[in-house]
Amino acid sequence: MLEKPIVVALDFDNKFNALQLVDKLDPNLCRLKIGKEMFTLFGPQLVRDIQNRGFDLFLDLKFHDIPNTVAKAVTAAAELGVWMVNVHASGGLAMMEAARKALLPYGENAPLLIAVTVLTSMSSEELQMLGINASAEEQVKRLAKLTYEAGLNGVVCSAQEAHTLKNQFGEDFKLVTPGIRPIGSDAADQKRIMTPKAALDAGADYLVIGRPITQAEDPLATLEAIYQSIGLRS
Ligand SMILES: O=C(O)c1cc(=O)[nH]c(=O)n1[C@@H]1O[C@H](COP(=O)(O)O)[C@@H](O)[C@H]1O
Repeated sequence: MLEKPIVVALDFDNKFNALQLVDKLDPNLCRLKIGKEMFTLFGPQLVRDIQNRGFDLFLDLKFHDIPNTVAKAVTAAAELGVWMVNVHASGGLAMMEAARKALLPYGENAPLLIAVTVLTSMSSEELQMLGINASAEEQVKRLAKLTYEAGLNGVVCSAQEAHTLKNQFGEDFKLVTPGIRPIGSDAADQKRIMTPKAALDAGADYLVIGRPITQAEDPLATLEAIYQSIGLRS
């Protein structure tokens, strides 16, 4: 198990509140993620504000466009010095290869490049409405294989698919799993969920956890309780 597997998802519409929460957390205990809402509102300065506080940042903008545009977008992310960036695997092999190649000049300093498979809010029924007759698990496997062939560092998937993907693609192919819910917390809009311990046991490498931590009365205590539940802190 990685030493610092938890990535806290910051989904706020207010920068002051977000940074107030960040200041309660500890960069030795977790990494942070910002996504479309916060990046659209506050831009690259927020990335710098978070990085200046010592946190590794996952820039979750889920790029999905023609290969040239996505290559330039991941280059911009690398220039910001983020730790992880993602694209949609459904953008296709050529798009993912272009993104990977764009990061080659950054060598060891390149962000981890990850592809989203099937969103954890999607069920098999919802896939059918899109004309995809495979189950969510089958579709995740198909997109993960494409991602592996494109040479990316791993995928975003639900923890329910982690066991199969870890067996198929091995230790180096990182599995980033949102839809994590500690026992007793509200699933909200997530459909394919798992507890932190079950997710890590299934082979997840990074657990993306948002509201169960960010909406908690004491976010640091909640984070510490999660570490206790997974046996990484006493
Ligand atoms: O790429 C992601 O991070 C992501 C992919 C996915 O399939 N499902 C998913 O929930 N996410 C993100 O993970 C976070 C989950 O937040 P909570 O549901 O509050 O724990 C959100 O910021 C989502 O945008």
